[in-house]
Amino acid sequence: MQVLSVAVAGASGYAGGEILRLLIGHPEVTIGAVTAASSAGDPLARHHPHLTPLADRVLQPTNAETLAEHDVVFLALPHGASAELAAQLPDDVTVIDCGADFRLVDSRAWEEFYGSAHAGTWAYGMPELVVEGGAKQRTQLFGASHIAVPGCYPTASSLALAPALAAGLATGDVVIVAASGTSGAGKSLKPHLLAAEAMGSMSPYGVGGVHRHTPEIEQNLSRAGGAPVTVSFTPTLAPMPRGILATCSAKVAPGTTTSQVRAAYAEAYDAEAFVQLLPEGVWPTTAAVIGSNNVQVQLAVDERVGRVVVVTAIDNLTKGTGGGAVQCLNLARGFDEGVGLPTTGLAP
Ligand SMILES: NC(=O)C1=CN([C@@H]2O[C@H](COP(=O)(O)OP(=O)(O)OC[C@H]3O[C@@H](n4cnc5c(N)ncnc54)[C@H](OP(=O)(O)O)[C@@H]3O)[C@@H](O)[C@H]2O)C=CC1
Ligand SMILES: CC(=O)N[C@@H](CCC(=O)OP(=O)(O)O)C(=O)O
Repeated sequence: MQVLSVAVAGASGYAGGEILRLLIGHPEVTIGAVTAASSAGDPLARHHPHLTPLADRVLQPTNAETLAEHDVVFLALPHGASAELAAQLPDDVTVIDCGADFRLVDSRAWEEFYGSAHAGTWAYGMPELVVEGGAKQRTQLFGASHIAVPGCYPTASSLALAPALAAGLATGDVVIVAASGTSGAGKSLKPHLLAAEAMGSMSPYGVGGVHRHTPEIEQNLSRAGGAPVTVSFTPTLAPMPRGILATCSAKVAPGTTTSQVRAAYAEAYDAEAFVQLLPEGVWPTTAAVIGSNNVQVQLAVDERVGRVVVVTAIDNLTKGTGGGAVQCLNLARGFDEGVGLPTTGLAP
């Protein structure tokens, strides 16, 4: 098969750096342009000293002309920057966007949570998502030319609850509290990310249903269950560089047992390379997934209150962005889905 030429826009950022880390080990691609905005002209090594094989690369300015000569372009840019750039790329370029611009179907939800005009909707890049009828979202990604990579919290949260909703075991009343490492917020300077603020402390943010990932999670869970689902979502910031631990719960019908729910998850995920339903009694940890494209899952029914509690762990930069993006590339361009994607973490 022909080796593809791939460009990464936003290569000085965390998501761009993670895509490059994975592409270095991908046998089907060569890495072409690596571009940035204010950092254009810098050596890539100044931003990503860990990417040794690319140490001699220099960041180019981000523009359509530079990107257009590639087979595949990854966009790892702030929200709102993707649409204009993508519109200038030739139709035969596969575009994989890590930003939110093209994830939502509902324009009103976009306008409410992002406060700008909606750019449109692309194929949604969460292959393992169970959708109504038991099919997987993967089928929409084979040969797709434009893909919207999910947000990191929606990946951890949607894969946590979709099988229970799709199987009719969870009946709604969804509550999600998720902790993220600070790299989830990107590289740009923000006061709450100063070491003195973030180290040694956990803090909530986006409380009260205002976080912009809420409609994305609702979109996914509504598709899984085949009926509208509303979600109470609260993110928290944890003093670690990478990782998300999502604790997700929903009401279940009286009499529902843990083993019934486990059976539905085994059916949904046993054949998935990157989603692991852990052995009973073993709970996900962020340490165990760091650097891997894995989603660890464990669950229990709290029979006293009639709720199923599902906990997932991901690396926000791998499965939550860069790994998810490379998995989408593999599906879109006909490679084995797992090429270039690690399935072992780095713990301890
Ligand atoms: N971090 C994460 O865990 C996740 C991130 N994402 C998404 O991925 C995208 C990138 O995030 P992340 O890497 O964390 O962010 P960073 O802030 O770390 O990086 C942003 C990148 O975009 C470049 N950039 C900034 N402004 C512009 C602009 N106006 N036009 C073109 N390029 C620009 C920056 O270049 P320069 O350095 O030169 O300014 C940098 O390369 C975002 O949409 C984010 O929401 C999605 C899921 C998880
Ligand atoms: C810790 C932290 O700040 N996380 C980010 C989520 C980043 C993400 O998933 O990306 P998108 O912005 O592409 O949706 C946040 O809550 O805004």
